[in-house]
Amino acid sequence: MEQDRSSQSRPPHVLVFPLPIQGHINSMIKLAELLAIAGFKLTFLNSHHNHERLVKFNNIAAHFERYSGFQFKTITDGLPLDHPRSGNWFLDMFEDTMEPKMKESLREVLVNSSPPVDCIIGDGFLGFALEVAKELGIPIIFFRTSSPCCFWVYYSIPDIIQAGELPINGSEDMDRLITTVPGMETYLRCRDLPTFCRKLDIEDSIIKLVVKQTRKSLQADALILNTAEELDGPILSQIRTKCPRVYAVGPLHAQLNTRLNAKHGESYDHISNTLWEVDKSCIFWLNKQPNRSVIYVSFGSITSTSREQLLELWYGLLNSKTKFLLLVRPNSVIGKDGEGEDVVMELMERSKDRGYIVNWAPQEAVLNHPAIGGFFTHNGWNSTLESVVAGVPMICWPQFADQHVNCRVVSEVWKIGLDMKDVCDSKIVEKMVNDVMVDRKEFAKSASEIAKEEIKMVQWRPIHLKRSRAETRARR
Ligand SMILES: O=c1ccn([C@@H]2O[C@H](COP(=O)(O)OP(=O)(O)O[C@H]3O[C@H](CO)[C@@H](O)[C@H](O)[C@H]3O)[C@@H](O)[C@H]2O)c(=O)[nH]1
Ligand SMILES: C[C@H]1CC[C@@H]2C(C(=O)O)=CO[C@@H](O)[C@@H]21
Repeated sequence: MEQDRSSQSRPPHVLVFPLPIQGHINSMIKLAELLAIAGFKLTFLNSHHNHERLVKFNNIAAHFERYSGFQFKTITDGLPLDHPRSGNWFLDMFEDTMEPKMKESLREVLVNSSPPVDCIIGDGFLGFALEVAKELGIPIIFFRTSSPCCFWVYYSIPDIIQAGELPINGSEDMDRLITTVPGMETYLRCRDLPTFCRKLDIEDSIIKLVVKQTRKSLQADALILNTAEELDGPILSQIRTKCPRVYAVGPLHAQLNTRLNAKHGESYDHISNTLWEVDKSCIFWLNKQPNRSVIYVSFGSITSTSREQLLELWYGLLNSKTKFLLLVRPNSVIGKDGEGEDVVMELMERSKDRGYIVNWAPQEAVLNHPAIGGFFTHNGWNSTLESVVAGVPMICWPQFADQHVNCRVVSEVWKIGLDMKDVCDSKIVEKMVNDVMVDRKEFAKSASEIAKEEIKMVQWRPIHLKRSRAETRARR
């Protein structure tokens, strides 16, 4: 049932549809804004739950009013409204509960769309969008928001299994090299594979799901990835051996900042597209700190820590010679009967002289603040790119999905960070923080070199939270 899609007299209508998770919404909404600036008509299809939060905490709808052809539409994510959507909820709920309802709702939106949708840009993890697009005769581009290196590892999992390189045989086996992922033969170890590959059961449903979605991504009319040729060229070439229509369109946050700064200059009030209320007070705290004296510690929008892990991290930070800005999301510390929240209150009180703790930070502005000298990160792909573009060296503490592979690339290929995977010990935290912040290990130079040289095609300028002109001049 094809609709009349003749778009001679109107701008093409693109529907952008992210997975209902912060890290995916982030880059997809940036892509949508870039397309709106380029004159496309845009529908951004979000879950009811996430759209409500974007509006409540960041007034997102008001920001997009400036683009006459931009509209938000919302559908269910398939979960009951009162579902907490925190912890490890996503992969367990996806196939049986979320996918069927989202698929039906997507179909309904497309059938009733006026003007008709000319092209779908779907999240590469939402493989069902391909079937809906085919049924309705609409071209579809998949956008995989995680890293190209991990995409390539996911793609290669059946070959790794076939070659007998999986399963992993216990902890002594973790440093064995995996030789069946083309282009990564010299540096990818068992330890660097996504954590679900650590299961002994290679028939595991999560492994199957991730491989299925990845292979499906290559059946779309094109695949786009949030990276630059200069950054990920060798891996992109490998992916193109399976599908030639693979495009590097990023780093999207840098592309968008370039265009917005060119248009609005420093008077531009940078929009936050996050699901939590941003605490800008940390910028005022950073303004009082010397250049490159603070380490920023944040593990993204999904990762939780146990009370014990948080304490190890905190003691390590406290014993290092460095000040810290620590992000602890609400309800992200796992502990019995409110123990998690109690420990955060206690740490806030005890950190006063050495650090600052917030629930949610304006991360891009933080990473570009002159007081920041390092980023202690979980290596979510957005955070990794934001750190690279800002020229900030990393301490990598990956938790799941693409983060382990990203950590390996950051530390071993780009050499702009230290790898702390599988460890959470205050002494090691202390040493790594001192290495990066006090002794300024050699790679700190590489981080800014990569930012300036490797991705030089991005005419990127740092974003600022609104400051008075005099204040901005004084800081130069
Ligand atoms: O206080 C904060 C903390 C984070 N962010 C932003 O939130 C995003 C977080 O994204 P990311 O670093 O990619 O981490 P996750 O939220 O964990 O993202 C999920 O989605 C990513 C993209 O697919 C994957 O790479 C990750 O592994 C996966 O966990 C970034 O843009 C940050 O700038 C803020 O604005 N303020
Ligand atoms: C919940 C995670 C499963 C895979 C998705 C992903 C990806 O590689 O596409 C990365 O991180 C996540 O948010 C998703």
